[in-house]
Formats: sequence, structure tokens, C-alpha cells
Amino acid sequence: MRIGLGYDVHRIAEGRPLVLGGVRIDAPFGLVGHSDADVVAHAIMDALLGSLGLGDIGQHFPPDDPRFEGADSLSLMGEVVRMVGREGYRVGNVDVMVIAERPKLLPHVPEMRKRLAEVLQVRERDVSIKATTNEKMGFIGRGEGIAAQAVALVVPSDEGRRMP
Ligand SMILES: Nc1ccn([C@@H]2O[C@H](COP(=O)(O)O)[C@@H](O)[C@H]2O)c(=O)n1
Ligand SMILES: C[C@@]1(CO)OP(=O)(O)OP(=O)(O)OC[C@H]1O
Repeated sequence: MRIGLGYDVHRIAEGRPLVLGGVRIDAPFGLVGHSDADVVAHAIMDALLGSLGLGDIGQHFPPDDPRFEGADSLSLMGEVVRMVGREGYRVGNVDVMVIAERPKLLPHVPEMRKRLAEVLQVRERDVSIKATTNEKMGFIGRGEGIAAQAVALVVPSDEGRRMP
């Protein structure tokens, strides 16, 4: 079993879509990025890559590469899951902390878990998404950005899956 850590942050702007954990959230603002700027997906991808010493997402999906302009981060995550598979591992579980002053994310967590579990090829209970505000402090507290932290465990592919 191996563990990895991921972190990402994107700036908030009006007129951009807000996509978190693969879910389009109705909000008067979104996140700025070359891709869809899904910080939750990006933090998980970096945690998975880190668990196996495979570098970071920028190495695999360069932010200046036109192929990734407006990219759906869940489809990039699918590629990372395949990389994990090629190393002889599968995803065990992931745990994510989203730091956002607004909007309220709790109502969207079940859908995020569902979408992420499909791509990560795990049970929904193996995808944990938690949210916190920054108590109005700093750039997140002022509503200038949203950040996410993730840890991921990967286990050898031939290790049996525990029954639900
Ligand atoms: N964007 C957010 C932030 C927080 N939550 C939920 O509210 C709880 C309290 O947050 P505090 O920052 O005041 O501790 C938190 O535990 C989450 O359940 C949320 O849904 N969306
Ligand atoms: C996935 C990528 C692709 O451009 O997304 P970005 O929106 O540029 O986001 P960032 O977290 O700054 O860098 C990761 C990139 O590899």
C-alpha cells in the first residue's frame, strides 16, 4: 500500500463555470484555469501520481498545452487511474478537504462522490469529500479563490477487494 498527497488552488472569477469533483455547481462565479479548473479533481490526481512517484499533473498535462484548454478534469483523472493500473496498483480510497468560503458544498457532496467513484473505480464510500470555510481569513476567506487538499491510498491490483 502506498500513500500520496495533493493540493491545488484556483482563482475565482465571474463568468466562469464552477466545477468541483466533476459536478457543475450553480454559482454566480467559477474558477479560472487552462482546464475546467476543478481543484478537487486536480488535488486527487496529484495525490495519486504522488503515491507512485509519477510526478505531478503539470508534467503529464502541461498547462500551456492547447490540448488541455477547457479540459474535463475527470477525463484527465481517468488517464491517471490508467497510469496507476499500469504500475500494478488500483485506488484504495481518497479523502479530500475543500476550502471554500462559498458556496455551500455539502448539498453537492453525494453527486461528487458518485462521479469520482466511477472514474476512480472504487465504491462511493472510498471517496470522502469534506468542506470547510477559511473563517473569512486570507484570500480564501475574502472569496478570491478555492483550494483543495487530498490524500490517496493505492493498493496492489492483485490484493483482494474487501467486501462492502
Ligand atoms: N464551502 C463550504 C464550507 C463549509 N461547509 C460545511 O459547513 C461546515 C462548517 O464550516 P466551517 O468552516 O464553519 O467550520 C463544514 O463542516 C461543512 O460541513 C460547506 O458545506 N461548504
Ligand atoms: C490539468 C491542468 C491542465 O492545464 O489544469 P489547469 O487548469 O491549468 O490547472 P492547474 O492546477 O494550474 O495545473 C494543472 C494543469 O496540468
